[in-house]
Amino acid sequence: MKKQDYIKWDEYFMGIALLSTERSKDPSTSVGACIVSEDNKILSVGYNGMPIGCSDDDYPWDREGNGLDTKYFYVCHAELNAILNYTGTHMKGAKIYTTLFPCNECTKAIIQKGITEIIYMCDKYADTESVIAAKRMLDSSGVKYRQYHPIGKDIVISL
Ligand SMILES: O=c1[nH]c(=O)n([C@H]2C[C@H](O)[C@@H](COP(=O)(O)O)O2)cc1CO
Ligand SMILES: [Zn+2]
Repeated sequence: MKKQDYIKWDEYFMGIALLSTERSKDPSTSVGACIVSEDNKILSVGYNGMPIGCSDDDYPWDREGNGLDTKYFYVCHAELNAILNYTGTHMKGAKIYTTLFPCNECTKAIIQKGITEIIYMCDKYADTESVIAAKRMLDSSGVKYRQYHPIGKDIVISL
């Protein structure tokens, strides 16, 4: 008889998004994303980080202060990185697993690439205009979104 305690697709891909957060240098919010084709092949992954050439040590990670001294102008979001990291030709009908609900800017990119479903874990910025705008665009364009509900399984990876 086959092994019974295998993880389902949702756990597998959200698990990869969660592992990707471990690469983030953001001290307050680490985000990970994993893009998957219609037939469950991984197309790309990403996490929030500074653009190539912009040193993690030279750029700010602060949330507050003068705009130019905060991370917000510089950091590239996990979902956008996952889209930009993709080297293939198309991602129509793909799904994106993300640990945080996408902002309005990432949402535009998600829609324009033809991604048709977002599976997110946390929606802690649901009340912000960015996420309200994101959901408005997703509803208009018919992109589905649903929350991932953890199954309570712990997987320890010894590195
Ligand atoms: O969808 C997202 N994806 C994403 O990667 N981020 C990143 C940008 C920042 O590095 C961090 C948010 O930081 P903070 O929670 O401290 O405001 O998460 C933020 C959002 C906002 O929804
Ligand atoms: Zn974003």
